[in-house]
Amino acid sequence: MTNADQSLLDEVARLRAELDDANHRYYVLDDPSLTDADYDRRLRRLQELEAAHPALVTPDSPTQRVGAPPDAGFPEIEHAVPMLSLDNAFSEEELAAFVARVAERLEVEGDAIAFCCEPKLDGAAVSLVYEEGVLITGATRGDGRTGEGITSNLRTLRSIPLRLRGDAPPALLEVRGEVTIDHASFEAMNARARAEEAKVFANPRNAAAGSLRQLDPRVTATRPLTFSAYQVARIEPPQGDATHSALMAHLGDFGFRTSRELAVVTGAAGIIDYCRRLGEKRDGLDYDIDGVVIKVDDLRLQRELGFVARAPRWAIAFKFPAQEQTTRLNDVEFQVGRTGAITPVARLEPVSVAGVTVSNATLHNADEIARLGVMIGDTVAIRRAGDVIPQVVRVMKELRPSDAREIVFPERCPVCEAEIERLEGEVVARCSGGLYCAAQRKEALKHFASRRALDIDGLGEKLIEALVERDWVTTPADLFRLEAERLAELPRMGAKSSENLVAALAKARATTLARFIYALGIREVGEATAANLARHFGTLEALMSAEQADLEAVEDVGPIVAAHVHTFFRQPHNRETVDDLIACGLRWEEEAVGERPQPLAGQTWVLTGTLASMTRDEGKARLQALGAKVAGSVSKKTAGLVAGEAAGSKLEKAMQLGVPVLDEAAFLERLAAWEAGERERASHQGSDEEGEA
Ligand SMILES: NC(=O)c1ccc[n+]([C@@H]2O[C@H](COP(=O)([O-])OP(=O)(O)OC[C@H]3O[C@@H](n4cnc5c(N)ncnc54)[C@H](O)[C@@H]3O)[C@@H](O)[C@H]2O)c1
Ligand SMILES: [Zn+2]
Repeated sequence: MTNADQSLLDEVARLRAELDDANHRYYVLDDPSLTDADYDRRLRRLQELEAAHPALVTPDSPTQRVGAPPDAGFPEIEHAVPMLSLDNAFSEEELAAFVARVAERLEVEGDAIAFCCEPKLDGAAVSLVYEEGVLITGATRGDGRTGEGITSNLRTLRSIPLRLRGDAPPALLEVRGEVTIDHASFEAMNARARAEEAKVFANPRNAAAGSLRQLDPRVTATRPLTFSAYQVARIEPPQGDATHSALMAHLGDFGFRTSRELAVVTGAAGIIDYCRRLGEKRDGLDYDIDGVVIKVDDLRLQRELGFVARAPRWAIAFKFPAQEQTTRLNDVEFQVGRTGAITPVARLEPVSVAGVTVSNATLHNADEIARLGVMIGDTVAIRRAGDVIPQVVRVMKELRPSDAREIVFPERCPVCEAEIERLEGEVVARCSGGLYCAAQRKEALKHFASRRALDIDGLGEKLIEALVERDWVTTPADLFRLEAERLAELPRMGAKSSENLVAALAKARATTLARFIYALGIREVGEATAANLARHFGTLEALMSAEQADLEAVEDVGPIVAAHVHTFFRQPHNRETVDDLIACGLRWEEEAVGERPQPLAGQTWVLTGTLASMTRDEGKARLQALGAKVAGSVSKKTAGLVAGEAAGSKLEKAMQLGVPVLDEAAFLERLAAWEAGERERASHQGSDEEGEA
């Protein structure tokens, strides 16, 4: 044997070992070690070597097999019709070659052949068997001949009919399709997993497959999975459908989801046109597709064409550029979001991912950096799908260079230098600069001016943006120094509206301590907490000098909120802003300690159903701020029930007992009136500051 022969044998053996290992990680562990692009490159190389040296082909080569053998944790299910793979085309030339091959076998013109095109959903393939219209078994593909029985897991998917629709179901139906997770659900699922330190999936495909292969169906039931049908493997008695596309429509009648993008085209030109169009749509879809599946539409012609080892001859998968690629992590920078959240951003060696050059990706937070174990200099796999921000999903630790550097989380905000705080139990680190941090300025000012804070009439979002962008306003105190003539220079701000705004600012100077505290935008200090703090401490000085323990003594204030308040007033620039505001004439009557106007004192209220304008907790806090107790169940003593969308038994009970019921609109109206009562009292007390507006 020559050296060349030996190195060929070595390469084939190495590729097979790598592919076998990758298959196990991908199909059994749902935790791939390679990107699909890297996997596909290796498989292609092995196919080329085997094509050039047919004697090297063995029946157990990864080129001859599908998937991986089923996991022992599940019952085995034999597929009556094997679940195969698909041949791939990576270019338009390869698509044209596929049409030519089909045409040659069928001895017809390629342009005369009808093909059904559908998106290639990137999820996990499953097969469902229905007898007399009832779901009997559901299985994964496994190695194509034997799959894993996951019937109870599949029963939890709402898109899988447990019983076929219509009154004449076929005696036997075997349907195949893909189980997927859409982008938003996938992001939400991973965000939760990160917070709970549970398993984070690299991509929606792995998440779908991993969710299906849970030993406890209750876990599967919590996962946002969808089944879309794309094939009929068996139907008895035959229903007379002559084409694949007709069968798909028939599946729709039985109650299955099928692709909305399905289309029948003719010849190579029709296929190429479809692939281009779907490729353009890809980024706008809210689910992952990795290509187009093209099938000869005529079922008789499909039978005539038949199968080769691992794929049908009548179909091909046109592959889009992969959504995951590997590249080098050059550096990490820290960005400050509008609410102060600090996000580590990976600066990458630019790489083309699914047709777009990517040079930045998110690393989410410090926990994620630790979970990935990533260092500067590492080779990383990044993923870009749809309009979701590209993410680092994996680190190739075996490729780590010797000069790789640790990623150090900053202690001070890169924008304003304020301390970065990260509270126990929170994943996100935040700049404590608040009002002072340029990155947070717009949001802080919007909050400051909002109706339930200082209620500055006429100071809307657009105007705040214009003021901040011109650097006329950097802290809230600057608002009170604005002059009407200058404001009139702004676009869409006549003399009249400028004067009105100055008048509104003058009026807003007279406020309440509770509103003032709320307006400062201290983290997690909502209206109700601000009111409690004002009532408890009575003066701003007392609040500002309170220690952590004093703060925890306040009604409804726990250690986390106490820490936020404490840190806030320990920042010199926040103190300066507060002093500056008072110097600008902001004032309030000292709060009578322990008292506040409480129109609902002594009343018990109940909230039920979903409110569109606020969460139930917010509703509760606002009722409590007005003195009400909020209970979980309705009784004769209940003063009122707030019933949102889809209110159920509590609403019934309230009606039986004659308890007054408010729908959301009525509730909002009453809240505004009660809260305005409080506001009115405040303006009377500060009436010397009222403008003439
Ligand atoms: N990253 C890794 O380590 C790794 C390992 C193994 C496999 N893979 C990836 O898996 C793929 C190969 O797997 P494969 O053998 O399942 O082939 P495939 O995914 O290329 O094609 C076959 C599959 O397409 C799916 N499909 C989606 N929409 C369809 C439709 N409308 N009609 C018919 N089928 C449809 C079916 O689930 C079917 O099983 C490659 O993309 C490869 O990169 C990756
Ligand atoms: Zn900052």
